[in-house]
Amino acid sequence: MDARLVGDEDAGVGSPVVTMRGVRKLYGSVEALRGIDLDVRPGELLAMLGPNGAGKTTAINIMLGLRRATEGEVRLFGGDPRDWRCRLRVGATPQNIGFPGELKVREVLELVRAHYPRPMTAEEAMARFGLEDVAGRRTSALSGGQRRRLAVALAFVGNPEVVFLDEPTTGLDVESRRSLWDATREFVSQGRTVVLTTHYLEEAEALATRVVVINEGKVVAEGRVDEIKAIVGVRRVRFEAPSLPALPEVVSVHQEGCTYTVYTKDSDALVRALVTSGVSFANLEVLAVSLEEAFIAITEGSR
Ligand SMILES: Nc1ncnc2c1ncn2[C@@H]1O[C@H](COP(=O)(O)OP(=O)(O)OP(=O)(O)O)[C@@H](O)[C@H]1O
Repeated sequence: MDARLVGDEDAGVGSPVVTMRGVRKLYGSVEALRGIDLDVRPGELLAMLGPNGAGKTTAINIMLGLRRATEGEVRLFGGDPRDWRCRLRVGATPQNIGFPGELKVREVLELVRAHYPRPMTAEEAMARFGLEDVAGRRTSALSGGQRRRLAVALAFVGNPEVVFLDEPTTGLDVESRRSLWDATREFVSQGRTVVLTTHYLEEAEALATRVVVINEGKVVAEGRVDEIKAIVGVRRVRFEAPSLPALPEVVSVHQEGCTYTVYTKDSDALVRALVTSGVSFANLEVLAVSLEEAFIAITEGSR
């Protein structure tokens, strides 16, 4: 099945956690969101995938009531996202991770958990996110990775119904990323909901039950991860050759002298065809590409 272009016809079982209809956001003359229609359904792990500047953070901030839409309708649990009763059902990573520097890690967690009706203990949050060793450390003395882990722990410590994570694993080492993924999966396995933004298809693949792809302020595709991979899962194949033979699954091609760079959605098929073409090629390289590079290749290819 192909990923659908989004109209979001089936809202799934239960009332949506978030509903966005025709949401536009202007920052002065910059149109960050150009008419977003989106439902977040209860119990799903929705990944918002998109390149730099696509509008992911803006969309999340509007869902959270931290920013106002210029136009359109936004509902969180059927109400106004700025209503404090909605906010008590939500956890989120703080935006710019500016913690009060004089407070210790445990104190920040205690402060945030105190707002929620059924929070986890600060100890439990620290154990889950690998913060026990720095429990008594002032936040101003944390490393970048520790600050990010604290930010994510703060999203979960209130034991809310839905958690919003804005690029939660950027800058984390492999082990921290894994433990964050585990905690997120466990949370969703209890029937709760997560919305996360990411640049990494790999992260969406590890976690998401559904993906929406945002580009230039619009939802350009939505579906399961395998469906989305078929759209944006591009690889780069580079080689030197006297000429370019006919190759399958080509998204776009660049030539510099006798070096060809070919973007493809199926590098295995492409390399097999290259080998059997009889063209004498050299210095073959196959590389995964960033989402940004994939979007550029796809956009060029469609021209
Ligand atoms: N406060 C602001 N004032 C002016 N323009 C802004 C502001 N915040 C975001 N923008 C612009 O709005 C667009 C969308 O930005 P946004 O941060 O939502 O994208 P993003 O998908 O989260 O990007 P990234 O992955 O790089 O974080 C970008 O062009 C950005 O420069």
